[in-house]
Amino acid sequence: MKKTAVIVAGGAGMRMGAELPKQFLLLKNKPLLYYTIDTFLKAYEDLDIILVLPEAYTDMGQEIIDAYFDKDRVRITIGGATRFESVKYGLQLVEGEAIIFVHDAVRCLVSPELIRRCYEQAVETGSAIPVIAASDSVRLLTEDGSDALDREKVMLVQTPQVFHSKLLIPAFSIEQKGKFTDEASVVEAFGMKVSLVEGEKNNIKITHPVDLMIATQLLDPA
Ligand SMILES: Nc1ccn([C@@H]2O[C@H](COP(=O)(O)OP(=O)(O)OP(=O)(O)O)[C@@H](O)[C@H]2O)c(=O)n1
Ligand SMILES: C[C@](O)(CO)[C@H](O)COP(=O)(O)O
Repeated sequence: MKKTAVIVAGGAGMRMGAELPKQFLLLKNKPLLYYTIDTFLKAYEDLDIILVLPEAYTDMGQEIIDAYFDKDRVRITIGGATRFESVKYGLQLVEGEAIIFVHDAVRCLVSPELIRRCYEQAVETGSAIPVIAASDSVRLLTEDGSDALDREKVMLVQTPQVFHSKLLIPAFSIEQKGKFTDEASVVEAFGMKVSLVEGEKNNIKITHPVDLMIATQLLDPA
């Protein structure tokens, strides 16, 4: 089955508080985005990438592609004001039937094993959403305080979120109500079920400055 990864790198990185959007920050002398693209291209030789970038940073993105990758395998498009819009614009470039991986550019430690595990399950069931168990206790905020939740019943959600195009493309015709924080919730709001797959603890999302320090260590523990 054709494989297309929509790698969303259209955000501003406000929580990181750096001058550049965090996807362009350096990790071991290479932009964070480099690692994400490299892992996807190596996971499958027949996979192509749609890279979604902020309008002001398409040249910077193109320079990374030109410097490191086969430019025939990576197409660039411009993102929107929200992650949902950025994914939607990326999906507009998907051609024909495919298994589509939607991945946060800033989860740059994703492994080829996770990409392949998600692909295999999506071929079988139509979708694959990687999740990991919570290791902290979890509470739900209520009007008058908070309630403890059974953490065995809570999972933390990662990307790549992987779907058959027949499921994902129609789901993204839905009107954005409130905030969709991931693709699984868009597909569910459209009335479809999703299936979960084991994620990876190292597949962290670089969100705050401390995450960059953790990623540096994980990349090269020496
Ligand atoms: N309008 C947006 C917002 C986010 N993203 C992407 O979605 C991923 C996860 O989002 P997040 O970590 O929230 O990134 P930012 O929106 O950049 O960060 P912040 O919320 O701190 O501004 C990132 O790869 C980000 O570039 C995107 O493509 N388009
Ligand atoms: C898609 C995601 O990474 C799953 O955990 C997450 O929801 C993205 O959230 P963000 O607020 O856009 O960082």
